[in-house]
Amino acid sequence: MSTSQPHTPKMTARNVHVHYGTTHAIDDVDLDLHSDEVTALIGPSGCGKSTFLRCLNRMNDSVAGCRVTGKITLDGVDVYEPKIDVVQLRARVGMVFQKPNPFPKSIYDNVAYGPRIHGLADSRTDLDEIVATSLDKAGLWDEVKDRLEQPGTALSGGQQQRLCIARAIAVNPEVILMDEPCSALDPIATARVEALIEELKGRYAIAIVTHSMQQAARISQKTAFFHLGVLVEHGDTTQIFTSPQDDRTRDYITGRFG
Ligand SMILES: Nc1ncnc2c1ncn2[C@@H]1O[C@H](COP(=O)(O)OP(=O)(O)OP(=O)(O)O)[C@@H](O)[C@H]1O
Repeated sequence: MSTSQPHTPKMTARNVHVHYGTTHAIDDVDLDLHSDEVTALIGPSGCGKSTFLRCLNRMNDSVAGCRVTGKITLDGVDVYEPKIDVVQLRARVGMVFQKPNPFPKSIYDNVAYGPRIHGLADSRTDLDEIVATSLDKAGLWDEVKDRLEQPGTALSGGQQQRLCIARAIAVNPEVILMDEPCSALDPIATARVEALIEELKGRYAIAIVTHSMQQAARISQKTAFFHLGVLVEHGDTTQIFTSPQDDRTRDYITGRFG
C-alpha cells in the first residue's frame, strides 16, 4: 500500500538516459509519478514511451545492449541500487503488457502465482481470499467465479487483459505500468479496462502508454508528451490537450504528425 504523502511523488525519474548500443532512445528525462493519479505517456511511434516505462521496474535489464543512466526512485530509494531485489521491485511496480499474456495455467493459478512466490498467503483460505479479491478488483470475479480451474488462455481477449491486471494486483503493487493495454481489445473490452483503470487509480500510481489521444484525455490526470526520446511537455491532461505550450505537442495532439 502507498506510504507516500499525497504531494510526495511515488516514483521520480531524474536525468534518465537510455541507450540501445548507439541509439539514444531516452534523452535526459525527468518525470514524477504520483499515487492516486494516472499519467499518460503519449508521442509518435519510436519516441521512447515503452523504453521509459520499462526503466521504471527495470524490465530493460535483460535487453542486450541497453544502458540506463540517471536516477529513478521508488519512495525515495534508487531502484537501480545493487541491493535492490528486482523480483520485489517488479511486485511493487507491476506491469501490464499490450498483448494479454496469461500463463498457460488455470485462472486461479494465474492470480495465485505471485502471492505464492512472494509468500503472501499462510493458508489455502488466505490464497483463495487473495485470488477472489484480486479478480473482484479487476472486475472479473462475476464472470469467472464458477470456472476458476479453466485455463486463463480460454478467456476472451478483454477478459485475459483483466486477468493480467488481477495478476498484477494480487501482489499488492504500489505502481502499475501499462503498455498500450487496450490496443489488442475491441471497443467494449477497452471501455471495461478504462473503467477499471478509473477505479484502480484511487489505490495505485498508474502510468499508461497509449496511442489514443481520446483514451489519454478520458483516463489520465497527467500527460507526458515524448518526441525523439525527449520529454517535450508534461502537465495536467486538460492543460496539455487545451493549451499545449510547445508547438510539437500541439502538432501531435491535433494530428499533424505521428
Ligand atoms: N530492444 C531494442 N533494441 C534496440 N533498439 C530498441 C529496442 N527497443 C527499442 N529500441 C529503439 O528505441 C527507440 C524507442 O523505442 P520504443 O519502443 O521505446 O518507442 P515507443 O515510443 O514505445 O514506440 P511505439 O509507440 O511504436 O511502441 C526506437 O528508436 C527503437 O527502435
